[in-house]
Amino acid sequence: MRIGIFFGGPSRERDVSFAGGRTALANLNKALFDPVLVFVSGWGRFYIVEPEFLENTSIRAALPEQDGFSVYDESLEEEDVIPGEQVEPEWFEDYFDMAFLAMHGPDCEDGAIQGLLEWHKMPYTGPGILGSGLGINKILQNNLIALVNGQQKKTATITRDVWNQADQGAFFTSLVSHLGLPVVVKAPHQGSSIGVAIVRENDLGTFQKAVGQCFFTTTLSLSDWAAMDEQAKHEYAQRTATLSSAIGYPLIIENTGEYAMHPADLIEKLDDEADEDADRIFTLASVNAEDELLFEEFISGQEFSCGVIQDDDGLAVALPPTEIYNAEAFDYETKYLNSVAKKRIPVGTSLENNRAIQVGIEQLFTKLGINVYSRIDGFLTPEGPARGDEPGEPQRILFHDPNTIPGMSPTSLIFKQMAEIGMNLSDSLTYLIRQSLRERIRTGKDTHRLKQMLTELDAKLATRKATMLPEQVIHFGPTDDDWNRARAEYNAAAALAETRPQLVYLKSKVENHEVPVYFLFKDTIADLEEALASPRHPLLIETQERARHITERYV
Ligand SMILES: Nc1ncnc2c1ncn2[C@@H]1O[C@H](COP(=O)(O)OP(=O)(O)OP(=O)(O)O)[C@@H](O)[C@H]1O
Ligand SMILES: C[C@@H](N)C(=O)O
Repeated sequence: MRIGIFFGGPSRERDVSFAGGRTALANLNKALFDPVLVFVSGWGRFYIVEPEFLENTSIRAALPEQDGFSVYDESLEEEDVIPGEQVEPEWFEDYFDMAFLAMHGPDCEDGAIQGLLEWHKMPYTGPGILGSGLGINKILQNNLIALVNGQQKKTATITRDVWNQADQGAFFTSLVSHLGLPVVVKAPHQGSSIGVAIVRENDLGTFQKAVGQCFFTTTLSLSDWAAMDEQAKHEYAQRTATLSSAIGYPLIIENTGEYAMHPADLIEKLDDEADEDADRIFTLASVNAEDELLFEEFISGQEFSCGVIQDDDGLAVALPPTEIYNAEAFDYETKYLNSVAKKRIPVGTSLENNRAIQVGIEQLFTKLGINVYSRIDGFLTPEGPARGDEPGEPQRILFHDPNTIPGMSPTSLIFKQMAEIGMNLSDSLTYLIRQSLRERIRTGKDTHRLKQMLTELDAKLATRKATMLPEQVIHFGPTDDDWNRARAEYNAAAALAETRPQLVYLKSKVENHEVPVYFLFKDTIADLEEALASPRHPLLIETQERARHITERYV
């Protein structure tokens, strides 16, 4: 089956998606699937590109500069800047049989691309239109989660027009009295912590800045601008291009209604305006500025993230939840650019609490109409202190934010959790493709053809399972480098699907251990050794058992 791997896209999370494209390309089972790379540009155009394109460190690195600025394609004359063949959606079927969506955020994870693909009768991976539409909207999610499980979380919203006309000090005061401090400010349609700000102090200026940032607007005094030297202007205009932390281009200079398409354009326009009258404050806004913000009470507790998959009957099975700890804020930097945050599977709490998290996740996944897979995050609050003879406040599990296309770097939480039920990266991707076909059949569109595709894939999977491939033993010694090399070799062999790779840890001349799939994601040799020497957590054993009827098709 030819699989079009869609990566990039118009959203602010497009660089995260670039990593997902690499994962899919490297790890798709080559005995079952022929990958075709489809880069989706910022304008939403589709290009068939060669694997070399993914060797660039980022999307901007793959594109030419504009007047010495590093920019995305929206800032360039698009013709010929992307090294690939542009294709129209009606031609997709000439290039691939199914779309593997490794894109995140608005347009990519909200039902838009899903709808486009359904219109063109192209099956795709991940949840369908309904679940995607819900998964992108944090305001709606909060309301629907409360309807499903009765969870109580204090929230508020405000539109940009109301904010602009409001007495902002009075609004902040009433918000703090309703939600307490810190206040969590959220752009409702983003992911990867983009457009999330935590206001910890009772300080209006900090709050206003956070609100502006989450609407994807920024203000600039033209006299400050005029006082900058060339280098400072260059840095400002360049910084503005970073989609994960700034508003990006094209942007609107709201005072004049003009667009600035790229950094040099912004500098020129601001210079002209400052020359005319430097005594003005300008507001710059993203062309995709949020129109409404969400405010939430700050939840203190253990943060967790839990994947969920499903079987052929649509029954949800939650994977073992991961706890994220040691991070003051789980922001974009902490998610992708540093390794401050630590993770443990399962959550460092009782077996009962871990099970309750899983039950809650399965309930939400099912009742919210999500399908195929998802990752839902949340918090486990601590027990309150006892007051005299009265017991303290009981622990609460609060869910938020179903992610319908979870991050897909090779070390993403979803793949670690899939490994815990015995599926390596390659098997996990096969699950995703197969289960997506199963779910697309349920839309009642193009049913006969989709069923044929599923039958053919199932036959290949069955043949593969019945064929004993030669074992490929991959040895490694007690260093982190060796462990990483061996894992890369394992993943490559699993994707090639010509052998059955098996990792063997040579701890010493007299001691060696076969490494099961569920230890594949141990970060270091020390972590691996600890895992090998400890009994497996009962939650992991029981989850693996509960998922066996799903995994046995692949493993
Ligand atoms: N109500 C809250 N109380 C405390 N912290 C919060 C709250 N909401 C979000 N956070 C923190 O902010 C982070 C980002 O929030 P959120 O999960 O809503 O963002 P996201 O952009 O949807 O992330 P992703 O797409 O990566 O899942 C969370 O991981 C958590 O650490
Ligand atoms: C990619 C990011 N939105 C995630 O949820 O993992």
